[in-house]
Amino acid sequence: MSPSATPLGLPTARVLTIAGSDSGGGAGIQADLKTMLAFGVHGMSALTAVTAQNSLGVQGWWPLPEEAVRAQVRSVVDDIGVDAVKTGMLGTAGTTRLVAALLGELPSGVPVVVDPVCASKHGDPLIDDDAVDALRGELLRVATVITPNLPEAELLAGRSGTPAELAETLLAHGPAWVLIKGGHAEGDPVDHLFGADGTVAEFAAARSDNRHSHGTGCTLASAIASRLGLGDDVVGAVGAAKTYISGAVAAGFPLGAGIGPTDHLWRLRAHL
Ligand SMILES: Nc1ncnc2c1ncn2[C@@H]1O[C@H](COP(=O)(O)OP(=O)(O)OP(=O)(O)O)[C@@H](O)[C@H]1O
Ligand SMILES: Cc1ncc(CO)c(N)n1
Repeated sequence: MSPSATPLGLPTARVLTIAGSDSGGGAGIQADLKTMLAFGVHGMSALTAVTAQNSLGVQGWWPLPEEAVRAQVRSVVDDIGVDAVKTGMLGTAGTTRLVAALLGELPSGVPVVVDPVCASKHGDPLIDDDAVDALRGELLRVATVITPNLPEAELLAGRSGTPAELAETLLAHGPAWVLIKGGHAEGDPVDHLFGADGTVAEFAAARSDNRHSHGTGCTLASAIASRLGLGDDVVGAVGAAKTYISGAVAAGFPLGAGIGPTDHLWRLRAHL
C-alpha cells in the first residue's frame, strides 16, 4: 500500500515508540527511530528508562518517573496523533501498567506492536521481576501484535513448548497476533506468526553469521509498526520487516569490542 493511503491521507505515517534509551545507539529508542526513518515514517518517542549500554552489555539502567512517561505519550497523542505504536523496554511493573492503560485510551484501530523486552542480547535484565506479571496480564491484551523471542515467549507463557503451543497460551492473554522470533534457535532464523483468527505464517531467512546483531528485536518490531502505520495488514507488515532485518543483520558492523549494531541504513548505504 502506498504511503498516501495512511488513515488520514497524510504523505507519511506517525509512529510512536514507547521504549528505553540505548546509549550505544544499536537498540531501544535509537534503533526504533532509525528504523522508522528508513521506512519513511515520522518517528516519535516516549522514553521509559535510560540505560548505560554498549557492545559489551548493560552497565546500568534507571527508570523515568511514571509522570514523565504519561506526559510524553499524552503530548504526542493529543496533538500530533498516532497511526501506530511500538513498545519496547518498559522496565518496571508500574510503567508497564501505565503504558497498558494509556494504550487502552488510544482511538480504536490504532495498531500496537508490543516487543516484550526482558533482557539484552547479552542476557542482562532490562525489566524488574515483578513487571513480567504486568506484561502478561495487562499489556498483552491491548496489543495488535506481540513479538517475543523464544525465551520471552516461554517466560510469558510460563511453560516451554513449540512455537504453536506457546502462541496458543499467549493468544489467550488477548493479543490479536503473536510473532515468535527464531533468532535464538539453532539454524536459520524462522519467525512464526499466529493469528487469533487461526492464520499461521512462517517467515524464514538465511542465518547471517555476522555477530553484530545488537538491537534486532527492536528493529523488527519498529519495522512492523511502521508498515502497519502505512496501512499494511499484519502478514504484509511482518514480511516487509523480516526482509529489512535480514539485510540489516547481514550489514551489521563492528563498533566496540563486543556485539555491534545492525545497519539501519543498509538499503541506502550505496547511495550516500
Ligand atoms: N543471525 C541472524 N541472521 C538473520 N536474522 C536474524 C539473526 N538473528 C536474529 N535474526 C532475526 O532478527 C529478528 C529478531 O530476532 P531475535 O530473536 O534476535 O530478537 P531479540 O532477541 O528480541 O533481539 P534483541 O534482544 O537483540 O533486540 C528476527 O526476525 C530474527 O529471525
Ligand atoms: C533500551 C533497550 N531496549 C531493548 C533492548 C533489547 O535488545 C536493549 N538492549 N536496550
